[in-house]
Amino acid sequence: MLAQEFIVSCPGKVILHGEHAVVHGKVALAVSLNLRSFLRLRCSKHGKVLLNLPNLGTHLKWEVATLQTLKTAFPVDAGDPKSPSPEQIAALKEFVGVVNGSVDTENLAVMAFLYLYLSIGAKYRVLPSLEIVVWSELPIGAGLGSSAAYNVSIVAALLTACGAVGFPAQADAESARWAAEELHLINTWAFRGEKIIHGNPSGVDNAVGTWGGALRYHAGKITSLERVPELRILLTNTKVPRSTKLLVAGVRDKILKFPDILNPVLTSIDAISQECERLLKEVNRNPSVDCFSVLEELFDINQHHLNVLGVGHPSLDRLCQVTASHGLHSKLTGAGGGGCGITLLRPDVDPNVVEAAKQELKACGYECWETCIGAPGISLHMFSGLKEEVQKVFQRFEKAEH
Ligand SMILES: Nc1ncnc2c1ncn2[C@@H]1O[C@H](COP(=O)(O)OP(=O)(O)O)[C@@H](O)[C@H]1O
Ligand SMILES: C[C@@](O)(CCOP(=O)(O)O)CC(=O)O
Ligand SMILES: [Mg+2]
Repeated sequence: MLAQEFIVSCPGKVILHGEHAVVHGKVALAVSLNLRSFLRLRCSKHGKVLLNLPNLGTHLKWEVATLQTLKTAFPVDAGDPKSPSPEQIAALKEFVGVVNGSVDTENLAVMAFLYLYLSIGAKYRVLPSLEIVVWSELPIGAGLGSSAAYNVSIVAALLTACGAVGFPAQADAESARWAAEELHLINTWAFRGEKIIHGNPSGVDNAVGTWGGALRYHAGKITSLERVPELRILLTNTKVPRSTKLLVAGVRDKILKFPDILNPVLTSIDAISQECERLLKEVNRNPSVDCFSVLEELFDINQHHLNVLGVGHPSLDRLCQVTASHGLHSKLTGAGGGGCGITLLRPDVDPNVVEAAKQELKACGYECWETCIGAPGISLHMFSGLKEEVQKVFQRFEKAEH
């Protein structure tokens, strides 16, 4: 055990183009958000594991010895499994009390945590006694990659606690990042955690959470996009709940049912991502190029494609109609089925237009905010470097059991 107490944070993400198609090997373009998940880890000597998830109102405690009863599913000599095995998932479901049917929000989060704690523990031969609090500014289950931010944070914290990655030297007083090969290890484990929550993730969300910035993701290959030019985005949360796992499974079923109809749609989404990437590069080279009309058209076309894939929702149709009535163009982001949409804002857009659109969206019961994109990926923080709101969340857990 190296560090005794530390805080990590991980950004959420917005997918500009390529959600769902990326699960089927197509290109996605994604950027990190200025909304983050925060995790505090404290090592202790009380022989227990405490997991506090204030966003869900979940507060759990296990004896390490009780968790060790799962060791048949998580043997220490298992090597480096690439995926949670069916036996591990069955053991975790039984442990958290899922009998049949789908796993709810809380159990998914608990199973992902236990999977990572036990697998990393088996690999590095240590099951530490610790207290973990994870709190997020991101809406949970709304398409902004909260599951990836959760998994990346847990992995970075556990790998640091057991010494598998170093304690990053403080680049400045407030935050620090791990070395590239350590980030690679964090991303690899986080992808496995995403498999518990998403079923069949592409890996784009955990890649953005790990590295931050703007990324092109294609079949596991991650390329950093050059600085994304002047891209202003309005984010709108319809607040309609949905599950990424079910939506991803629904798209897979549809593709299997109508391969000749849906595969061309995936190919077209791929072409949209590539055209968008080309335009962004062009604007980077020559900022006077006006690419916004085409970017807007690409949003419209992709939104139609996502409806064809079956991941639209009346709330998202409404969002698109409202913004279109103000001359703005939107699409869903993430898994769809509700959750969030993004609206492209031209650099020269009239602020009154944006304000009017926001008011009308709010009148629909939606929440919206303008975002900054390209935030740093997983980072380590000093408590004093955190903003007050986040400090307060952690202070609520000061008197946790010892
Ligand atoms: N801060 C958090 N606390 C607890 N669970 C979380 C947190 N963030 C994400 N999760 C888990 O991630 C799931 C949501 O993931 P998902 O359906 O992929 O949506 P998204 O990633 O778009 O938010 C939740 O059901 C929960 O299990
Ligand atoms: C639909 C998908 O492309 C993105 C899902 O993002 P989110 O969980 O809805 O934030 C799935 C994936 O890439 O794993
Ligand atoms: Mg997710």
